[in-house]
Amino acid sequence: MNLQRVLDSVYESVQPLIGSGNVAEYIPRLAAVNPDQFGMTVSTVDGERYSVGDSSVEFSIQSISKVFSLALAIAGDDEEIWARVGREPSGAAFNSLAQLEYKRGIPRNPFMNAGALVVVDHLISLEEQHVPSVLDFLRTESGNESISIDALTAASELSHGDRNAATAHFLRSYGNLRNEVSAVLDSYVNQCSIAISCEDLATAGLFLARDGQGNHGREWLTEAQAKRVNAVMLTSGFYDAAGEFAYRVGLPGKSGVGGGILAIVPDVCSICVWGPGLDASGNSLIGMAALGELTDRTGWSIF
Ligand SMILES: NC(=O)CC[C@H](N)C(=O)O
Repeated sequence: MNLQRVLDSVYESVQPLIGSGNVAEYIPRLAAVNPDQFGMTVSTVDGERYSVGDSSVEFSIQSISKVFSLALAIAGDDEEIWARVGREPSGAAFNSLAQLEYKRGIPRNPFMNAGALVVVDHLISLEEQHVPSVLDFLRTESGNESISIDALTAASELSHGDRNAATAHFLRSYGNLRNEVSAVLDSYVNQCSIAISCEDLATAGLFLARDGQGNHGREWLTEAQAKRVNAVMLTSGFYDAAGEFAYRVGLPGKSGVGGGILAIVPDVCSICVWGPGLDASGNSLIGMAALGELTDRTGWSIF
């Protein structure tokens, strides 16, 4: 299979969708991103890399960062985090608070904002500052030492962060947040504000296609742990559109409101696609379409 040719044809077929959807408006800095961009990279477990479009342009990682923080939490201790966060799909929006009350402060999964805040709280209890560990993970695996936080995005989200602040206070009222709300929010928002390209993110995600093994031999996760992170991505990586993503793409994946999606083909490759326009569930509209086309053409699916 000539992967470059496949990517070129996927690019051609999604061209009409470039610019479709709505950029995330609740974070003003993201609302200012030019919507007419699209990039895609496939990084294979053998070290090959294929790209199309704006694959070297940096975008805001947003919720895709939750995959890396979950991996760090699980690597430290498999069980501890699961006493505080569920691993069931939510069927609800990423920032929903509805289930948190009747679940008595236990978020449904680590990828909705409530769950991700608990993961961040867990990590900062372990090492005070967890964002440097997430950055180190991304830099080591992508080989790009210059990956960093976009301070303007972080400030923009922090000053419009009432929903996440409410979520954090609610969690704390149930005793499921151990650190100060402001410290957790600050860390969470900085983690979400990392700027990264499709090329670097696809390459950094390869550890999940390689049973937890990084690109330079480091074992970030055991095989069993990597299987579990992939499982949670499959069931909960797209909020109330997890079923839609499984139906159209058939892979573990994680989206972010910056318009990126990371998808994993176990033992084969890691894929990153980016287009800033979002659908009603907050997932990249063109990204979903491109991944659907790609997996149809390659037969890549876990099903
Ligand atoms: N789905 C997302 O990417 C949401 C992340 C964003 N930082 C938020 O908390 O709202």
